[in-house]
Amino acid sequence: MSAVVRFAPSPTGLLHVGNARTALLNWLFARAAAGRFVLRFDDTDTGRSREEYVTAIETDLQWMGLDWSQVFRQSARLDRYHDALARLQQEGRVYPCYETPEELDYKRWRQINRGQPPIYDRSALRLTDAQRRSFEAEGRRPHWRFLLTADVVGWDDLVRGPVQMQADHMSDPVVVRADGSFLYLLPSMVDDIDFGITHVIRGEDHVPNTAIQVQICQALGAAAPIFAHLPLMTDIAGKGLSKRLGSLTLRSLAESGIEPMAVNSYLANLGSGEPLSVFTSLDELAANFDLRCYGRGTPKFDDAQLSGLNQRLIHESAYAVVRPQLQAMGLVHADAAFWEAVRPNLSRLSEARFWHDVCFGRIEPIMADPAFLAAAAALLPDEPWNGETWDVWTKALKAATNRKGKELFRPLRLALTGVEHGPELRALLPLIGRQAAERRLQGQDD
Ligand SMILES: Nc1ncnc2c1ncn2[C@@H]1O[C@H](COP(=O)(O)OP(=O)(O)OP(=O)(O)O)[C@@H](O)[C@H]1O
Repeated sequence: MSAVVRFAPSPTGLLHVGNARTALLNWLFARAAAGRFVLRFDDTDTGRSREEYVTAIETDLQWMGLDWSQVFRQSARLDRYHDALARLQQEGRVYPCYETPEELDYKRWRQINRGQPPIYDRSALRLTDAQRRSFEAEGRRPHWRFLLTADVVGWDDLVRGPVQMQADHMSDPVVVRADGSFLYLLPSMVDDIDFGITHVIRGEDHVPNTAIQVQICQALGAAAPIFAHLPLMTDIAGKGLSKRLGSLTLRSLAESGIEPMAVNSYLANLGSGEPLSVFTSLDELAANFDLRCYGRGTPKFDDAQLSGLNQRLIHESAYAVVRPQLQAMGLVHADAAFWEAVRPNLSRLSEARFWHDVCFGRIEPIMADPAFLAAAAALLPDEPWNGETWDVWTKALKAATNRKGKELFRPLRLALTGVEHGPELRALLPLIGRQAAERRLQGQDD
């Protein structure tokens, strides 16, 4: 049996880094097991779900490099959920309830005041047919609860280890609202059964649902999948994330110029107990993936750590790896020599554009000391230039002007690049070329 997993976001906002981590770990699990990754949109909440977020979530997952063997929406599968509901109705595993929200609140309040746990008292099970008819005649529509059996529900969680929950300590959950709409529990389980999901890997916000879903699964005559509940990721201060509140979106990371493989390396590393390292492809990550490494501690998203990793990724990327991106940025002269010269100074790939202008375009030279720069221009060696040219030139300049150190190099850097800091001038000078260097030393480049 090969593994089939799913990632099931509601299209209610942009993916945040916590959602992205859950999606990534599902994908890696499937890839490592030569299995399949299914994408499901939990869009039955028509008030909150939006089409634009379906597209945005797909785009963001693709940006990470994740792909899926199937994609579907719950809104297209209502018939299947009604079939399952009818089966549970026939078998008496769901029952109609007529309490209003206020009546339920009052019951809970009374139980709490008496020191009792606020568990639904199942009074709807004791209604006579006449009482039900009279509620219906009043215009009340029933909501439906799933009848839990009093067993201990247990599962071997791939992250949490053995989990046991006492079902009689829980309220029978509402599976269908009075307006006929489905809550999360039943459709999700029907989908998992129909799509042959073998492993449900999701956030630990779903742990209480799992005990119920195991029983729903049994009631529908299917074997429960294997479960893994990952701790929920927070921001650095420990605050929770929510798609609806637009927290720490993947989109904002992409827009700030972070590389997808830096995000993937970081999210896969968090909570794994492994030292932070850079992976250049998802396949490389999958080859090292083991879900059992992930602990139960809260993973906290640290922007500074991610930025550091992004920088490492760029510094370690060979020219062949970044070449397509440099080309897509329109950096037509960005060859291997250019990449070798600039990469140690980049923290974002987008910064390569600036150095491309320095090497092959126009800049605004800063003329810190025009007389010295004129002397420097006069001593520029003849072409062809290579990695030695800088040393030959500055040695001659040092002898001619008696300058050394910062006094010698700073005005050259400011005139040749227009900025205080940057890659080694030894590597940049041959790329800039004699003509542009001379122009800049004379303050004429822009
Ligand atoms: N902070 C988080 N860290 C890790 N996984 C998360 C986090 N929040 C949600 N998830 C997981 O992401 C998947 C999609 O969940 P869902 O669409 O409900 O996200 P959400 O951020 O809770 O959204 P919303 O704010 O709209 O309720 C689920 O598997 C859920 O467990």
